[in-house]
Amino acid sequence: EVIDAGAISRFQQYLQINTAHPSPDYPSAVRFLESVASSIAGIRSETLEFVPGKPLLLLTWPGRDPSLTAVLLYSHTDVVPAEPSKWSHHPFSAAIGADGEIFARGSQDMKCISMQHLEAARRLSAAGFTPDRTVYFVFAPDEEIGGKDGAGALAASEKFREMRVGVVLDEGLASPGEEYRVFYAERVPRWLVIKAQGAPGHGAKLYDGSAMENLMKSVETIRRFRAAQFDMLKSGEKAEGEVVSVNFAFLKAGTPTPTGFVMNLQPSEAEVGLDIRVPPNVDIEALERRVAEEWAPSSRNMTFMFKQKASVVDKHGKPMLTVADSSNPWWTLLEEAVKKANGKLSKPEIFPASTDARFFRELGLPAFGFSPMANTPVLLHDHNEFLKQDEYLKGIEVFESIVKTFTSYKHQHKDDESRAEL
Ligand code: MET
Ligand SMILES: [Zn+2]
Ligand SMILES: [Zn+2]
Repeated sequence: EVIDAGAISRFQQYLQINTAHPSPDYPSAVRFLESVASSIAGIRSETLEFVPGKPLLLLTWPGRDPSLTAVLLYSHTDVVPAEPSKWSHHPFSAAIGADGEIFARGSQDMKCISMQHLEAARRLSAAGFTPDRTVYFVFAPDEEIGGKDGAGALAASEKFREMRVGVVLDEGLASPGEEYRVFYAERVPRWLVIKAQGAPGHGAKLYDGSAMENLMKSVETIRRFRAAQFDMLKSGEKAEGEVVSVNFAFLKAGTPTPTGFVMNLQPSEAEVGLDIRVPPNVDIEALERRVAEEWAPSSRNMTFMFKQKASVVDKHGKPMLTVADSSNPWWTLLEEAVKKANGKLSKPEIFPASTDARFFRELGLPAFGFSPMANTPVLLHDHNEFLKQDEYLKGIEVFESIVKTFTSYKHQHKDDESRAEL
């Protein structure tokens, strides 16, 4: 089998750019992607900076028929931090392992997709292909810290309205099996900080109403809720995207000293941070009432604040679900394109975490989460994140097929009409 060494090496180069939070090297990432794009005939490039220091690269591959809506191939450029000492290879080395694994932070989430988009365009363009529909490639910052300054700003812009996007492809997840996973919706993120206050006191004294005691009561209640949700997942009754996940992100309390904490003083304040993800069909207002009444009751001297509170419904007030059956032509086209590339899609799912696709679904646009990584363990945000070379290369072929199939679709349909009046 002939390996496209150029494609592998470009992927490695991109992975070697450290775009991890809290200080992602966006300038280098954009410069690199731009230079790759500049070698692809027919593609125009521009950098948009909705927020200073957070550049978004927009590539345009103009279609023959400007009356047709455009296809948006979307990816984010930032990655989550990694702890080098806990990796077998340095997370920004993109070292190749014995079985052809490319080890790097971002190899699955989601620098692979960014480069596969570009490589697919490179191959199609070199073969003389010109799309009928315009194809946009967006490489956006900020996804891992909320997306407001990246996809959020783009989706809210006049520029985006002018782009007349008709369908969006964003990230999915790796799949350990043969079939590619695909996502038509996602859980809504609710990041919650609960704060307890209480009387301070001597560490030897037993009394009611300390901040710690108030907080730990909540922690117990939250843990019971978490366990009940987790049980439905463990029993197989529900899928990961169908239960509410609640995880403890941090606990903060105590009176610090240079060597640790004061041990014989009960603190007057204590906090817990929670990462909560809510399926689109769950009554989120009921959950918010539960927070106010049971998890952070003011009667127990507690307050709470949502640090991330994404929208639950789209601009028409409808739940943010993209139709994933034959009534949505984009779904049919996606199935067809993947099949043509000798791949198979598994049953469409609700994405268990969150992606920037929500900013586009919020506008009422159809958006699918799809990362062509079969036979691959799910390692996003984990140690030793990797993608094998052959899976990466197969993914390029899948995107070639998608670009051809999507852009050759000539009909305007309901989505396009509703898009036009935005
Ligand atoms: N993609 C990241 C996550 O799902 C950040 C989303 S912003 C709520 O955790
Ligand atoms: Zn991602
Ligand atoms: Zn991520």
